Amino acid sequence: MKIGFIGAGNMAQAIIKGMVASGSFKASNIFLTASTSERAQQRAQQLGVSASLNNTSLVKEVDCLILAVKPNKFEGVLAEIGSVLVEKQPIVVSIAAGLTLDTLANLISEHSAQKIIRVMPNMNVTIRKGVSALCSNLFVSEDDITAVEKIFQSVGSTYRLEEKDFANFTSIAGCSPAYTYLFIDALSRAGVKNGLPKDIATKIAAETVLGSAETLLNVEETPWDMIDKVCSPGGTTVAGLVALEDEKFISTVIKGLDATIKRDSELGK
Ligand SMILES: NC(=O)C1=CN([C@@H]2O[C@H](COP(=O)(O)OP(=O)(O)OC[C@H]3O[C@@H](n4cnc5c(N)ncnc54)[C@H](OP(=O)(O)O)[C@@H]3O)[C@@H](O)[C@H]2O)C=CC1
Ligand SMILES: O=C(O)[C@@H]1CCC=N1
Repeated sequence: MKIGFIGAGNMAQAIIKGMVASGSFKASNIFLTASTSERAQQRAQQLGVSASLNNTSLVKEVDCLILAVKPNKFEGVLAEIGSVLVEKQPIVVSIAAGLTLDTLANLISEHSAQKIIRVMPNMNVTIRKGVSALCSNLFVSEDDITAVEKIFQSVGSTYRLEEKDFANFTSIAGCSPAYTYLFIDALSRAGVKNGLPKDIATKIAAETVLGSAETLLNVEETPWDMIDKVCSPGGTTVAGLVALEDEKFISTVIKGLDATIKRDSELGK
């Protein structure tokens, strides 16, 4: 299967690197474009794949088209390639936040039976530890979605979800690497406040977050069970936990994620 990426930024580059590194996809079957043909050539050369002349010729070349531009570029790009898409009928995959299957179909053509799959990956595809969700419209067959699932399984784990759950998934998987970095940075700053150099404090914090997540995935217990295991009676951890909850740590995090869900629905309008 020939796979094309419109957009060669952070996400497309991470996915392409992971696909090639997995050994399941040939670089010679991967094509891309960017905002200019010079940029596309440069990115393609770095990744060892091919640059197409422009978006229209890329669509003509591929069986699966991955739209990896920012959500505000979709209208322009789909207007540009709409008629070629209707003619060629590749599987169209969008990784944009917010844009629904119906919105995407309408941007392509009012009356097309275009196969469209929405995927929400996260930045951890860079190290092939991404978590991606997929949903599709009624024109997509089981073989089509399995083929696209393979792409994202080459860069991490995948979940098939109903579209109604996509904004929720986007908040806890698509966006949360940023919130996790914020938490790591906060731990590290506390370390600096109390006397450690920043680079060492950041490494200690990141290794601890990684190990805590790996531990949780390897036990039957819930996060709360694990919290109780770290809190010695009358000890240091429970003192910190109570102070964090005094500042409403849990509801603050939930408010942050609710804001992403609200923004997701605004992007879809
Ligand atoms: N970043 C993240 O963590 C995640 C992002 N997403 C989604 O992925 C999508 C891409 O995000 P991200 O990779 O971060 O964005 P980037 O800004 O890094 O990349 C966007 C790419 O689109 C290219 N581009 C812009 N206009 C055109 C055009 N008309 N034709 C072809 N290419 C064009 C840009 O070209 P140039 O390089 O020349 O500027 C760039 O390569 C977004 O829709 C976002 O919602 C989903 C999950 C996670
Ligand atoms: O900020 C965004 O809109 C994208 C979607 C998920 C992560 N980044």
